[in-house]
Amino acid sequence: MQMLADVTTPEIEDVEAIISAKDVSVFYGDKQALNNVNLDIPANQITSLIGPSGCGKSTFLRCLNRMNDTVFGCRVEGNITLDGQDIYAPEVDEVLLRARVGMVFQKPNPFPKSIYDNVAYGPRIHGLTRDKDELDEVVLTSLEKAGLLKEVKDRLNATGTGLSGGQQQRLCIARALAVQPDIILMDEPCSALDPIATARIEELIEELRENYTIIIVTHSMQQAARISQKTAFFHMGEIVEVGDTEQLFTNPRDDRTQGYITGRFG
Ligand SMILES: Nc1ncnc2c1ncn2[C@@H]1O[C@H](COP(=O)(O)OP(=O)(O)OP(=O)(O)O)[C@@H](O)[C@H]1O
Repeated sequence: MQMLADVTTPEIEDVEAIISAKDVSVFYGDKQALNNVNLDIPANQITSLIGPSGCGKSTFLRCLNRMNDTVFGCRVEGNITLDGQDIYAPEVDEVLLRARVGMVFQKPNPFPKSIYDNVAYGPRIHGLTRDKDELDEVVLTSLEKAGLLKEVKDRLNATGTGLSGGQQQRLCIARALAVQPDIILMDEPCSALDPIATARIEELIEELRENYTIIIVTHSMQQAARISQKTAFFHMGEIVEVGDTEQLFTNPRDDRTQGYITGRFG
């Protein structure tokens, strides 16, 4: 009977996992940052990763597109599959993996190039388009999907770094979308934005859910509660509790989750 108490809600169970992490441990040199983390990421849902500073949320996120490979001294153990394929298998091309599993960072980081070139960058290096017309189409469609086209269509040659913070973040989302990802990882994408820009990004994330799987690290419990269907609570390198977002926030099973969401620590 104990096992029945631990199963996730039907809404989540019904959805197929696009990413599955099993017994993932991560070390920075001698220091262990994650300890045997298990998590299934449902397709076309928004999954939030929450928890106190330093608990390993970003470390886990970076495992999902092998960004930790670029961190000196970082070692990842365990197994992570994307559509059943081991993403750490030797034959996997990390550049292609990172196109399929795109990433948006805390601080908007457009290239010091034009708005057009920022979005065209990925399709160009991956050779995704045959000619200028096709590239134009991808750039415009990506800007549209990122909710930015209306604001920038008359100044595509202006520099991306000249946009407001919220617009820059939407430009970074357009840049990720341009290489046709299935999954978008977002590491505190609103933490550098004001409340209005934050609300626009949240709306956008909810719209994107229709076509993409989104995993978001956030310090804002309100944000996790507003936009995500599934939430995982990390604490000291482990997942303490994971489940349906509403259940986790209204009726957490673990005292540590309760303590965190009621502001007793963190
Ligand atoms: N490049 C690194 N080298 C060494 N230790 C690191 C590195 N990156 C992270 N760590 C350590 O790993 C642990 C987990 O860090 P991580 O950034 O994943 O946590 P987090 O939950 O995302 O924190 P925050 O919410 O503050 O961003 C922390 O103790 C951190 O100091």
